[in-house]
Amino acid sequence: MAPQRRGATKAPGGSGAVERRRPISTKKDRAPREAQRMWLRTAGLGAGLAFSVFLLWSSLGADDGVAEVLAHRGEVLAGRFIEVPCSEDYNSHRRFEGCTPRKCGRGVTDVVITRQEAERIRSIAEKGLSLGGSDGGASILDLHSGALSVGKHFVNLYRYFGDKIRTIFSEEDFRLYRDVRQKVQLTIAEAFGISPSSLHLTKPTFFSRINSTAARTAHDEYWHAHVDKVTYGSFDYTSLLYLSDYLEDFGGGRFVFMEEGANKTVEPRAGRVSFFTSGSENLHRVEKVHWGTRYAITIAFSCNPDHGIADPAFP
Ligand SMILES: O=C(O)CCC(=O)C(=O)O
Ligand SMILES: [Fe+2]
Repeated sequence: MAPQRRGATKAPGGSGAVERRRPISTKKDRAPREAQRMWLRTAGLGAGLAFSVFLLWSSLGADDGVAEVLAHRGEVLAGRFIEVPCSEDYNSHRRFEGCTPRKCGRGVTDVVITRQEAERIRSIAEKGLSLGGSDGGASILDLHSGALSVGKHFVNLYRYFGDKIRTIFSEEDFRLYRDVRQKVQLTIAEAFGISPSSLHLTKPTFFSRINSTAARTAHDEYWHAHVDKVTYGSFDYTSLLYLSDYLEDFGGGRFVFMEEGANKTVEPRAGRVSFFTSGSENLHRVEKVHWGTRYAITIAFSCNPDHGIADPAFP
């Protein structure tokens, strides 16, 4: 089509064929061709726009390989539990009958911790993390050990501030942590049919604050797929309490259970508790945060009393 058009317009006058073609370019008959060109231009623009929107969408919220949402940010779940077959990871550790997972799975609940409690616990994270913060996008505050991200390193908050730490945190803050930990412990025990007293809070237990600043050290690279039992050793049951809302406070940052062909996401929501057995049956990752700030707290339990720690407290 294009060569023909070129031939018709470039051909000099003289031959009958050309003479006969010439009138095709008259004003009257040019109209449909103009319309066609306009249509093509519009379609091209439309396609370009759609592609740009797709690029923006994929950079702001979506991620690769996500198939199903286990918990939407907007829903209030009274409790959703999905059982998955246990991996063999637990066999290479000492077993504690009545606690070491025989039933594995993952659950989400929005009714164990209120949004008001989440707000109060988030303010503990905010004041603690305001004293430091990583140069990269991911900062942690561990109230048990006192570890706080500062620049490219960690400092011990309790050693650094000494007695002044009492002007930063209050007894009430630690009481709140303990209440939340207790409620989460009961929830996990009930979901997996084990005694709450067989579970021992284990380390690390930490607040995380994630934003879209580029990573500066390996500690900032929170988005890698991992197995908590491998990463943290002592974990048998992991829980995450979310302290901010997906798509309101931040974009990206969804939690993803990785499964062949059908990843499952948990969209963070303030007060939402997500919990799961810590073995490779629950391989997971966190999507990169693209905007805003995401707060969460990791609270995990071990079946091994030797790995148990006391609730965080003033030193
Ligand atoms: O913050 C999250 O959603 C998950 C964090 C996590 O995977 C971890 O602390 O091991
Ligand atoms: Fe994890």
